[in-house]
Amino acid sequence: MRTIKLFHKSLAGKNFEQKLLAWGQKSNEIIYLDSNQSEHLYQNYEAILAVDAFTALKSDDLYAFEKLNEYQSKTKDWLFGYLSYDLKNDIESITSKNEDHLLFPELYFIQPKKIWLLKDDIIEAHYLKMVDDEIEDDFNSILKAEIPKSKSQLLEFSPRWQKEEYVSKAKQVLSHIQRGDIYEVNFCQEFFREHAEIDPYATFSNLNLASKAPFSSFLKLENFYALCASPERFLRKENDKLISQPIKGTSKRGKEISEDEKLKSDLKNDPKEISENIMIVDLVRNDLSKTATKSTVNVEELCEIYSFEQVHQMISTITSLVKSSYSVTEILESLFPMGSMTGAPKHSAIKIAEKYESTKRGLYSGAIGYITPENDFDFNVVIRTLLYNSETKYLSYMVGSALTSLADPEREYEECLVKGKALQYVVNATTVTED
Ligand SMILES: C=C(O[C@@H]1C=C(C(=O)O)C=C[C@H]1O)C(=O)O
Repeated sequence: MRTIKLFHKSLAGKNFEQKLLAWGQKSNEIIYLDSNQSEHLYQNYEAILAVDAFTALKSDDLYAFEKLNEYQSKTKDWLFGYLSYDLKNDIESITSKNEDHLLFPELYFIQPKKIWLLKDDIIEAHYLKMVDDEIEDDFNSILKAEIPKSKSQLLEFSPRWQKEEYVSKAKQVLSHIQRGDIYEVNFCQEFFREHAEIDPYATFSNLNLASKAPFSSFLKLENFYALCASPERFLRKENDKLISQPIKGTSKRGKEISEDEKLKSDLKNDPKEISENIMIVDLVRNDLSKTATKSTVNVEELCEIYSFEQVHQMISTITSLVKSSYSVTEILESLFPMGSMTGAPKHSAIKIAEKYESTKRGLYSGAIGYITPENDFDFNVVIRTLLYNSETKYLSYMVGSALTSLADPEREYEECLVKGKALQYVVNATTVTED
C-alpha cells in the first residue's frame, strides 16, 4: 500500500528536522512529532512528519473509540492525530458544561499521504502509491527548504482566574481530599488571548527551541493548531509491550549550577512530590493490569528526576505485556484519560476537577500521536501546549498541578506559573531564535 524509500541522514546535511517541518508548512494537514534527540527511556523515532490527509476521521459524538477502531480496521494504515480529554465523557459517562472557546473536535485522525520517519542515521519516506513518484522531488525540496527566522510577537495572556480565585477554588477542592472523596486531583486553570494574530509555525519553532521537550509536536488540522512542548509520554505499544511514563513532581531550574543541583535534589527528596508520583504509579499499574498478561506489570523506574530546559520533572516508567486479544482502541480506552492528568480515584477526581475548573480541557490533557499498521502506537500527554483556532483567533493554554492533602494552594499556583513560563515567553519572544 505504501512505497518505502530510505535515505542516509548523514548525507542530508544539518537541521534536517527543521527543514522537514518548514517544507511541510505548505500542506493542509500537518502532524510533526519531535523528540529533540532526548535520551528519554524508550525513545523511538527522532522525529516524524505526516502530511496531507488521504482520509480523515473526526468525531464530536459518543462512541468515538468505536469509530476509531472501525477506521483503523478499514484503513490498516498509519494514522496520526489526537484524543481530546473530553472523550472521558464517553468512557466515564460524565458530561462537561465548562466553557470551550477553542472548539476543537473531540477526536481527529488522518491517514496521511506522505510520512517521513527519522531514526538513527536513516530517513524513511512512506508514501501512498498515488504520490510515490514525488518522493525524490520532495526529498530534494526538503534539502532546499528555507528555515524562516522566527518573528517576534508581543502578546499578553489574560488569566481566566485571578490568583485569589484560584486559591479559593483550590481550597474547596482540598476539602474533598480532607473528606476522603479523593486523595489526589490534577487541578487546572486557563490563560488565554482573544483576537490573537500569531504565526503558528514561528511560535512553535520558538517554543521547541526554548523547551527541547521529548514529546513535542506541531499539529495543524483545518483551523485547529496545537503547538506542543510536552515532556510526558502517555502510552507506547511496541509488539506486546506497553510503556507508560507519568510525571508528578515539578521544580523550576536554577540560574546557577549549585542552585540548580539543590532544586533537583530537593525535588528528589520532597515527600509531597514522591507521594503524588507514587499515587499515580499505583493508578497506572491498576489501569495496565486491565489488559496485561498475568504478573507482567512492572515499575521499571520510580521517581527518577529528568531535567528539561525550564523544569526538573519526576518521572516513573511502568510497563506491562498486553494480551494479544486486545485491540489498539481497547488498550487506549482502558487507560484514558491518563491518571497523571486526572488524579485518584480516577472517576471521582475527574468529576471534582470538572466541577471546580471553568474551562473545558479539550485537547489539553489529551494525547497526540500515531498508530502503525502493525498495531503499535505512541501517544504523548498534551501539556505545555498552546492551542489556537486560526478562524476565531482564540489562543489559549492551560496549566495544572496535583493537589494532595499536603498541598499549599499558594505554592501550587506558583508551580502552575512555572509550567506556563515557556509558553508565555515564546509568544512574547524577541530573542529565542538560533542561527
Ligand atoms: C498539569 C500539568 O502537568 C501535570 C502535572 C505535573 C505535576 O503535578 O508535577 C507534572 C506533569 C503533568 O502530569 C501541566 O503541565 O499543565
